[in-house]
Amino acid sequence: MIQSKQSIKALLKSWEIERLITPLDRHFALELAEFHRQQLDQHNESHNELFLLICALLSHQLSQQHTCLPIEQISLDNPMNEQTAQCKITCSHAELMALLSQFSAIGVPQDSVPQDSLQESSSTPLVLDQGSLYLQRYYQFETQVADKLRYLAQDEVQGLPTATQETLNILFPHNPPKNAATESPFPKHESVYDWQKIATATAFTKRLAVITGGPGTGKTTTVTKLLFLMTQEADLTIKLVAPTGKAAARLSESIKASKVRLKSELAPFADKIDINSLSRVPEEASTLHRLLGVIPNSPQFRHHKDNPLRLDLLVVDEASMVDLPMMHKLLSALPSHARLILLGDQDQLASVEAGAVLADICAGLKADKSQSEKWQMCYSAPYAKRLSQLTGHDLSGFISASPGIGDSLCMLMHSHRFKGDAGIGQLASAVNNSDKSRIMQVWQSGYDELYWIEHQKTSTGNAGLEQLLTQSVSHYRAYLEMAKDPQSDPLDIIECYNEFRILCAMRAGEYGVDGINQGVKDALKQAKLISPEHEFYPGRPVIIQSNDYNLGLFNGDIGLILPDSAHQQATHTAPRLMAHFIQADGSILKVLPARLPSHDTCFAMTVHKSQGSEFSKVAMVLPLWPSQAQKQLLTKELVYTAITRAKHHFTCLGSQTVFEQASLQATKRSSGLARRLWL
Ligand SMILES: Nc1ncnc2c1ncn2[C@@H]1O[C@H](COP(=O)(O)OP(=O)(O)OP(=O)(O)O)[C@@H](O)[C@H]1O
Repeated sequence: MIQSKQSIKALLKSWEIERLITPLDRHFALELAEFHRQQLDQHNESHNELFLLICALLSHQLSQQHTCLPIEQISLDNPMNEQTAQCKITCSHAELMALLSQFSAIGVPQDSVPQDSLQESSSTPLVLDQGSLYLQRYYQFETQVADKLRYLAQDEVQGLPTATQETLNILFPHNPPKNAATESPFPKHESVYDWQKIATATAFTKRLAVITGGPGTGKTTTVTKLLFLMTQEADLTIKLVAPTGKAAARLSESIKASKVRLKSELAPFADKIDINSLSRVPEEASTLHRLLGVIPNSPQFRHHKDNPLRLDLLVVDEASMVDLPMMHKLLSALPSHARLILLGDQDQLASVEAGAVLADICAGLKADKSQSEKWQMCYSAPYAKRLSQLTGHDLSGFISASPGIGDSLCMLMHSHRFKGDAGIGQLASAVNNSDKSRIMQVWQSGYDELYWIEHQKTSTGNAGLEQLLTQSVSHYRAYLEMAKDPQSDPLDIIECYNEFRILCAMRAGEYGVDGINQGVKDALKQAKLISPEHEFYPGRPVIIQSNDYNLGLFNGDIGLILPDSAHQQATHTAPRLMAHFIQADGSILKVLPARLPSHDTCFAMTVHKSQGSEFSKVAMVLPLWPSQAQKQLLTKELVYTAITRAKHHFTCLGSQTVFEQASLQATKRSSGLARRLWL
């Protein structure tokens, strides 16, 4: 069964020392193996050894943000993929699967068993389902999320007043985007469809609508029009949320701007529709945590299935950042009658924690798995007919024999922000499609918006890095000079600081957040823009690393240390320094620096933490010689996310090889959610 020079227990210890697994992985495996031994001592020692190894592999897999361990993917000759294999599994994958299903600690769900007894029968710590091994908790998350999404997707709002259809036509006058045929990744004939209108009709008629698309494809515009349409029909309690405070603030801003645009667009139709109901479209967004109601020092929320949220419609923006456990909590707390709209970019980095929920939801729209740029809407025949009637677009070409949850999905492909011939949009699209030759072509095309800095490492330093630091000093100069002026408004200073950001692929190391922050700090000090003699100095940007519900600060919130001029004027004393944060409602939250929860300097931040934010100019830093472990983290989703944070200018410090390698590597998250949704 297992060939190993030493016991698996000893092997796990050596893997832990080599950092191939974490102490948690080893302890998890040992505890479960102990449970297994106590529960049913019927297996022989070889089985126990195998069980111990499989548990360690599962825990390791979960720590890599997968939600399960597909047995077929275990490398039998070298299960931990060490440099030299120290153990082997000597049976086939099929034999391994059969053996695991007999272990008392591993439950096997029966398709025909009703839900209640299914839960009872699978109260084992592990579950083997469809060839993948799950931790019971993750199995429950995954199956329940899939069940709830499928249930919501099936539910259709019947009947639609004629007036609604007329309003829909006013909101979306048929006006295909200029150059759509060349800009849209859809085949030419498809680019004449108004997918924003189709998405609105979908969200109006379905309990679940998932509206996905890259930056500037009109997700917020669409949802604003939809909410306007809804508020014409009924008095609904609508809530807007996003996973982070920053993303929530951005959603609020976008909805506000979108309402202003819509108001002027609708002005000529004031005799036909009630434009005033636009004021009933909410603007304030909160974080998911706040919506669900945090209980201090508890992983539970105040709202759950027995105390559901009080709302009729929930809009979740930046849904790609929502991990599987959080999506489970959210869906559990959704009242039975409520509608759910998920907005997000399926191509962005997956959530920091387990799962890739949005990507799994959209997986069925990939027309050809080998060509990632090819997407194809897939509707059931009856729903395609209904949507065609509602929107005036013939959707018969998008009917699928196995539509899964396709009726609830709509993908917006045309970016109104990046013009088709603009560098940032071109680069983002080439990276997203892992198109190696196109990527190089775009970099060599001399776009003003794109700037490449090659690492030039010599014994005396790295000229590339020096160039980046010089660029950073010039970008950060304006806000730091404003920070020195007591008359400056903190809101303006923060806005100016937010014009530019350095995004690093890694946290640690010379080219990670730690090294780059230090480099920028030294360069700014040399330029006499900051005086970092003390821990807190005027102009120091800070990023919060943990949630502090009492202070109202959350992981990822970014603020600036600035003199508190209001306090100075009130007390006529020397100005004291306070950390200033812009809140979701646009107001400033001031916190004494000493009271800040764990935090870091933020001249540079990780690409992961930048999700949900946008900056006028972005500089991405890639490591010079990434280690094997770092290479795994360098994916096209990471590069795409960094590029699409930039509105007007994108710089990259890196080497051509590393940029290419990253752009060709897609994130792989093992999960059964896509299969469950698209059966
Ligand atoms: N159908 C359209 N025609 C013309 N301009 C549009 C259309 N839809 C959206 N826009 C414009 O494109 C810009 C981006 O739209 P919007 O903010 O709705 O996109 P988004 O997908 O929500 O972007 P992000 O993902 O960055 O939040 C806005 O300026 C908006 O006015």
